[in-house]
Amino acid sequence: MSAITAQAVADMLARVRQARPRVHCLMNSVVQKFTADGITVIGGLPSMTGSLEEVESFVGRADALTVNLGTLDAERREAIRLGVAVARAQGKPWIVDPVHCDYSPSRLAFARELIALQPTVVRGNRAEMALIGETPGILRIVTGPVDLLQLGKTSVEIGNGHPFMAQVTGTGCLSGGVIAAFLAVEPDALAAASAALTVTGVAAERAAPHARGPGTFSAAFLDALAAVGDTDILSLARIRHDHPEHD
Ligand SMILES: Nc1ncnc2c1ncn2[C@@H]1O[C@H](COP(=O)(O)OP(=O)(O)O)[C@@H](O)[C@H]1O
Ligand SMILES: Cc1ncsc1CCOP(=O)(O)O
Ligand SMILES: [Mg+2]
Repeated sequence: MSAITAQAVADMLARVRQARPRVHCLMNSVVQKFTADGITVIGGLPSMTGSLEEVESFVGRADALTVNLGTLDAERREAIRLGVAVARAQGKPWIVDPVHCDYSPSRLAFARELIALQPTVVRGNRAEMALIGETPGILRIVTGPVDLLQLGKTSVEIGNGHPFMAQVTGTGCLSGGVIAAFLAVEPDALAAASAALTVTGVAAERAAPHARGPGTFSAAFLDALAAVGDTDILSLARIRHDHPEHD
């Protein structure tokens, strides 16, 4: 990967807005609306069904798939297996968010079953990713105050974001949907995910001064994701490459 610059992030966002990628989300039941809104305002077209009769068709028509384990039951596991099989057969990018795998051994086992199928990306918070461990050949993302992205020996840190993000349920899940939208237009997964997290972090920084607390931040964040542009990205992006060959 060549260095991911602020200009490259802005250009990639423009490509997302122009291409309007379809992102199918096998999303938990808690943050379906917030995640769909996040994908929409960034320029993508979300779809959310988890119905066993429909998942194969929807993933077949999508440009990328996001798989989120936040609320799991037997039917949802089956829908995820079906959706992942289509994404793999058609070579579509897909991302796994192993939400709360640190709470439940059976969820952790399911996350590991999916990771063995080589998703493009695995993203979680620090507690979740500590249990997931290394993911050889798969882009590994640990979000938090600073987001760490690792693929092989290459790593990138994104310093953008705002503490309000940790006070709104679903910002991590939404970031998975936005990453999927960027994966749909950019085959370099590390560049795509770095750009997606820079855009969400910059939007959060633009939103925070307009918020009175987490509730108004949530709305201001969606407004800012819709409005974020080149000037914001070029002035606020904080992207660090940890390997000299990528500086
Ligand atoms: N203290 C913080 N400061 C800035 N950004 C944060 C902070 N905490 C979380 N974020 C951002 O919020 C989003 C969700 O991250 P995180 O809270 O780690 O995931 P999850 O919601 O899955 O627990 C990421 O985009 C991350 O960069
Ligand atoms: C609270 C909760 N419970 C099941 S899914 C979910 C949402 C998790 O969202 P995020 O990890 O993005 O904050
Ligand atoms: Mg999460």
